[in-house]
Amino acid sequence: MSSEESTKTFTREEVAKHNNGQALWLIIHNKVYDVSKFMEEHPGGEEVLLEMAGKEATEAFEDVGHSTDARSMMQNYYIGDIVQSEVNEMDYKVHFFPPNAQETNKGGSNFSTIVIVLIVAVVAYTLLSRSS
Ligand code: HEM
Repeated sequence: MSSEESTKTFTREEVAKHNNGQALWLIIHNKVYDVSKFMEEHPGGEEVLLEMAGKEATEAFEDVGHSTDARSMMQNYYIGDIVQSEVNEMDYKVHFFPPNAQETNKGGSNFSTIVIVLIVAVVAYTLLSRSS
């Protein structure tokens, strides 16, 4: 029943076998897309897809700055995920780290605010105690 159970997984080697005009698979963000039927309709042309056929195409895909339309279109060609042991962790970090980074940053700026307030308090105290 759950979507996780029905999600297929592929090794990078399996994906690599689909690297031609008949069967063209791509790996984008650790997900596998079968664009065999989409190739001819691709606004960017079939050559660029053929170049990345059977391979990791995340960088090439992101470099183009595909629209949100293109991103929702991708879902029609999604056939499964890369097996957990071959997931590109860097990719995961690039896309999931920023929210955490923001939180850390927030914490960081709170901390520096406290430090600044403490320094000002110490300076003020020193000045006040000298003048009396
Ligand atoms: C399932 C995968 C893909 C889908 C659904 C897709 C879809 C699209 C769409 C809808 C456009 C029109 C512009 C836009 O809406 O952003 C486009 C343009 C383009 N795509 Fe893709 N694309 C895919 C994969 C790729 C990959 C892997 C590459 C690179 C190897 C690529 C290279 C390009 C290029 C060069 C353009 C032309 C950009 C321009 O003329 O400004 N695409 N793609």
